[in-house]
Amino acid sequence: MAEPRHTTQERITDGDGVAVESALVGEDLALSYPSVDETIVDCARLDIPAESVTALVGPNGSGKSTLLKALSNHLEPAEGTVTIHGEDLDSFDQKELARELGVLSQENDSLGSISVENLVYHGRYPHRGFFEGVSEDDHSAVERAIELAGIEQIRDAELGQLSGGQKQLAWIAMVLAQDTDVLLLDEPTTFLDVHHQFRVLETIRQLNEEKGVTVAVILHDIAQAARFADYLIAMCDGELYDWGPPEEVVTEQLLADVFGVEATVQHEPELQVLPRRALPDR
Ligand SMILES: Nc1ncnc2c1ncn2[C@@H]1O[C@H](COP(=O)(O)OP(=O)(O)OP(=O)(O)O)[C@@H](O)[C@H]1O
Repeated sequence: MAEPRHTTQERITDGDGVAVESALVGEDLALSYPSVDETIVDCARLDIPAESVTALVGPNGSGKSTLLKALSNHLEPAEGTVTIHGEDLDSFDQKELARELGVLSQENDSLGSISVENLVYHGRYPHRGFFEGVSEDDHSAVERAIELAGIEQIRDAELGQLSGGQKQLAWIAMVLAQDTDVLLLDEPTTFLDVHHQFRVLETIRQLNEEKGVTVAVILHDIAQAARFADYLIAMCDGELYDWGPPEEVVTEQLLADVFGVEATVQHEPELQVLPRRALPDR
């Protein structure tokens, strides 16, 4: 891997070089899976800036999903800690954490035959007591989530009978109904046509601007991520290669070193990445 721009302990700073407040912090993380002997992600310090949209980018297999799983407590770090608003993730029970963190993973649990509307209601479980029925708050959160995801027309459909993109929108609506201050989204635009990609990204931006929701989102399209996010974290070979505002992170060198493409980066009138060709494999 080429030389990163930062030392491993350096914080994310805004365009003026001021360290930003973090909603989630990972420290001294070593991440792996039970079936694997080696460390898959090695990270001395990771910051997800509060009330901002941060995109995790990097090539296939670079460790983005693994990192997101550790941030959402779906993967216990072999070493290190993750805190949310200063509190260790381990200090929350599952329901408490689900009131703080909404997670869209790539491995959505199969819930058998369930209607889209019922799936979205499922997102409300952290807000309900054991014997409580559906409240007015649950009802309005579900209606708003269905509207934001634009899935009114398929709300009565069975999840198993939907296309990949329709299913993705249903899962997104479920996470939105959870109504959390932090969202961790693993490739929310996968399977979506360009209209729905924009719609999902615009919804994320709207939640951030109107309600101050913190978002960490894995996006594959670096050009889209550069235009959309407030901050980028670029991963390569299980390590953080660079982090900061897109104007600082997205360089022709990053595109060559991390993504293996020759590209032009334009800064005026807005940040644009124009990939030209794949470079030979390293
Ligand atoms: N459940 C698992 N068990 C063992 N190894 C895994 C598991 N999940 C991922 N890995 C390995 O961890 C490494 C990082 O995978 P990860 O899914 O985090 O990458 P990624 O950057 O999200 O990739 P992509 O962009 O292709 O989704 C890969 O080498 C992968 O094979």
